[in-house]
Amino acid sequence: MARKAAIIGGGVIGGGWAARFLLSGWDVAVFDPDPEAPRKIGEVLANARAALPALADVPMPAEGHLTFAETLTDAVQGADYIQESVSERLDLKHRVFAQIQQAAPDALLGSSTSGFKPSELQENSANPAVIFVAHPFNPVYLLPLAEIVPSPKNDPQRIEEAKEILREIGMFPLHIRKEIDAHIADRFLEAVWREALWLVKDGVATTEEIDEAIRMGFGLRWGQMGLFETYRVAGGEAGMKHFMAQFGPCLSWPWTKLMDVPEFTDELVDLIAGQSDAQSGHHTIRELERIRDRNLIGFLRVLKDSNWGAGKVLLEHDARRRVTAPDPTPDSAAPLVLAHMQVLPGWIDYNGHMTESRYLFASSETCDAFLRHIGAGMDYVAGGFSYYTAESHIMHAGEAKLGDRLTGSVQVLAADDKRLHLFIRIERGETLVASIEQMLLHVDMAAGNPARPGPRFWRVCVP
Ligand SMILES: NC(=O)C1=CN([C@@H]2O[C@H](COP(=O)(O)OP(=O)(O)OC[C@H]3O[C@@H](n4cnc5c(N)ncnc54)[C@H](O)[C@@H]3O)[C@@H](O)[C@H]2O)C=CC1
Ligand SMILES: C[N+](C)(C)CC(=O)CC(=O)[O-]
Repeated sequence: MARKAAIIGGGVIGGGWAARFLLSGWDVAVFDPDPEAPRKIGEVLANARAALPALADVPMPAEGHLTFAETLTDAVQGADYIQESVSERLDLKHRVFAQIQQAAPDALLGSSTSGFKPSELQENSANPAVIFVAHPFNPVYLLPLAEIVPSPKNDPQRIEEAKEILREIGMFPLHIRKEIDAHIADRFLEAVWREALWLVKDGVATTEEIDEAIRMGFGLRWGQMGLFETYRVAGGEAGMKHFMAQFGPCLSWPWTKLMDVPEFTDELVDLIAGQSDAQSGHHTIRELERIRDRNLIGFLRVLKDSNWGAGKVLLEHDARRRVTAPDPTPDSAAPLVLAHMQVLPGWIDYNGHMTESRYLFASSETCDAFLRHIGAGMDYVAGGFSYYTAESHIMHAGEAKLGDRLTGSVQVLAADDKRLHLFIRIERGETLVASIEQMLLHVDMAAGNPARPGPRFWRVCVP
């Protein structure tokens, strides 16, 4: 049975949480008194459905069931996890927590608060041990970070439980060791925001020029290396010490005047909102969200290819979700069903069906599963031996459409002391989508030559 998440407050952030939980297979109950909340969440969910699966290389779980609860009590009843995302007002959050804990006193209760400390959230609570900060980043359904901030009143075991749930839905829970206003990331965001307000107020730059300054340069660097690793590289061969010696002194130069906060007047708001309208008003917010999502998917896929930063989290999440087929009986004459895949958005071409390179990908996933099955997985490769593909013949027997679930099965046609001759079927249910005949050579990787495999392979390879 699917687990249940309750989302209290279904605005920008609550909608993102709802989408992430739903697409991770959880049932979700949302409570938000705004009559527009179901429409808004529907639109966020549509964007999320087009985006999140494009990061996965393994089948997505079946989507959970979404309900809009009439009351907060109905929403939290039986919830395994509750995420509060109401407006950023402490009195409101306190009221909401009191209501939640009347109905579900022991449930894990994460707050999306951007700035309040957990000890502030826990004030006067019936059970402070389960209330903590789980601060996400917009769009919650794509960005993995959730800052997890406990206070000394939290039960550490429950916090670990919450972190595990967030990992399960593909997030990266960053445990903040000491509570502080605005946690870690928002302190940076606020510092940059403060500088930007000054620059616009003083007529130094427009909103568009500031965005260009970020997105054409350091913003690209930050997304993959952060601050310290970027500056370590900028220090040249002498690294961080040299970087600090060279640029440390500039901290006491006049730049620091910008630490003051500009007065937040109507005039400043109109100036910034007017420039922002001129810059981006020709797009709707939903269009901008879709542009943002497509760009983020591109970045994240590149990071995934290099197992770096947020891409590493995606790979680990795939590994956690990879469907491991039950070990088939080795002496059965039937094809071994070894791989389970799903046609994901990035697999679709301009004809609206699975693109040809993905047929080979599906075959390759199946072949890799077979090699793991006979003991030639990554440990074996690390020992310097592997199978290389010498020839593939693909027959495209049928179309596969977005979301189709495919299986890959293998029959060994022949095997000798260096070769493996395989017949791979990619099927949707009983329907053949493709068949691939492959010849693999066993290779001594250091020598770069075909070589005899060890005797343990003959368990499965003898036809
Ligand atoms: N917008 C952002 O970029 C981010 C916001 N956050 C945090 O997430 C929380 C929510 O922010 P947003 O989603 O941006 O605000 P929002 O204004 O889009 O949504 C807040 C929602 O809470 C609902 N609400 C108000 N009172 C309620 C109640 N008693 N019960 C249930 N729902 C209620 C409102 O109807 C509204 O739909 C805040 O704590 C904010 O600091 C965190 C990360 C990023
Ligand atoms: C502006 N903000 C403080 C609400 C931003 C956040 O909390 C995180 C984000 O997604 O930028």
